[in-house]
Amino acid sequence: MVNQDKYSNRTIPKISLHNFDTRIDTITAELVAAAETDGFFAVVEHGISWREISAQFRQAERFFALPDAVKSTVPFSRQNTGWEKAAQVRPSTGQPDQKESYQLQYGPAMRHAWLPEETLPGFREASLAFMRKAHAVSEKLMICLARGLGFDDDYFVRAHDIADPDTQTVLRLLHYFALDPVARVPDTHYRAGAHTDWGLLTLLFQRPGESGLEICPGRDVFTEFGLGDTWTKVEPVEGEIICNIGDLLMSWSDDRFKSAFHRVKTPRDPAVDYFGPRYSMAYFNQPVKSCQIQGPLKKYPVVSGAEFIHAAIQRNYAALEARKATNGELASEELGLLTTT
Ligand SMILES: O=C(O)CCC(=O)C(=O)O
Ligand SMILES: [Fe+2]
Repeated sequence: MVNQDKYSNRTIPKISLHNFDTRIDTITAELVAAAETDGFFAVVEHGISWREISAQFRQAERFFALPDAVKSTVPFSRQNTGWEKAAQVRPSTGQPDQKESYQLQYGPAMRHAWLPEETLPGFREASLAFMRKAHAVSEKLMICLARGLGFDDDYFVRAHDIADPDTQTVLRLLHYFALDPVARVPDTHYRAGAHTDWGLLTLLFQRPGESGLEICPGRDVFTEFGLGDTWTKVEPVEGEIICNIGDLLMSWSDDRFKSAFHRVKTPRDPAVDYFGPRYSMAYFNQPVKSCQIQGPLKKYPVVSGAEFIHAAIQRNYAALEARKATNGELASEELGLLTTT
């Protein structure tokens, strides 16, 4: 399976948010076209400077450089916040991703998930400020996506209100461990196995050179988890935000906008792959628990934000249970591990 991947050089649409108010119709048309086809696009001239993005990457590095004993005081929880290490089993691989991640939210879900200020001075304030900047970009995209579907401009913005105490939106800091280019990497090693995201829209921040992200757009996917299909490498470019449609927007648009499979490939070929540590940051726009979700054509029954996220968790657990039943490889404790975004 590992060495049978097919590749194609698909071009990722690049959308500028420059002069947003005057160019909103053009931007909407570009976004809708990208959402209806690949479900992936790059956003440029979005208003967050490279300096600001780099500064938040440095905050992530500060956090991950702490001893595990300190990070484990803010463990991942069912609030979808906190730190995990090599603990997220993807249904597509049945293996834990070889990474660590720390999930941050705005509201009460973070009650036990922030480290004390003295442990990491300035981290909380800087991270929240960065999250608000990512949210401002998200809101512009949400206005266009709502327009494209014939909803009121503020329809998705209201459903993703970060001032609501029941906000579920997440900034996930990620760190994939460096690998030795000389040693053989086991076939069971995955940086991030193929998956789609659950939420409305994900904004992904990457650093140039730290490659590995690959996409497999939904309309090309014929197998359940995108395995064996055609992948496209997404090379990180300074300042570009890579956005992908999540499952929530796919159902909320009656399947018009496509949620795309993606993964972070494990480096295997020293001639072309990047074996160093990879840091990335994913901003997952998730609905407030109380909002009501249904597309304009009412293809699917109404569900609340809370029900939607709960169902997504259950689906992943069911896939893991099925894998365990067929090959018996997963220890029962693993089923209690993460099946997050
Ligand atoms: O690290 C990346 O580039 C991708 C992360 C991702 O897809 C996820 O955490 O959902
Ligand atoms: Fe993802």
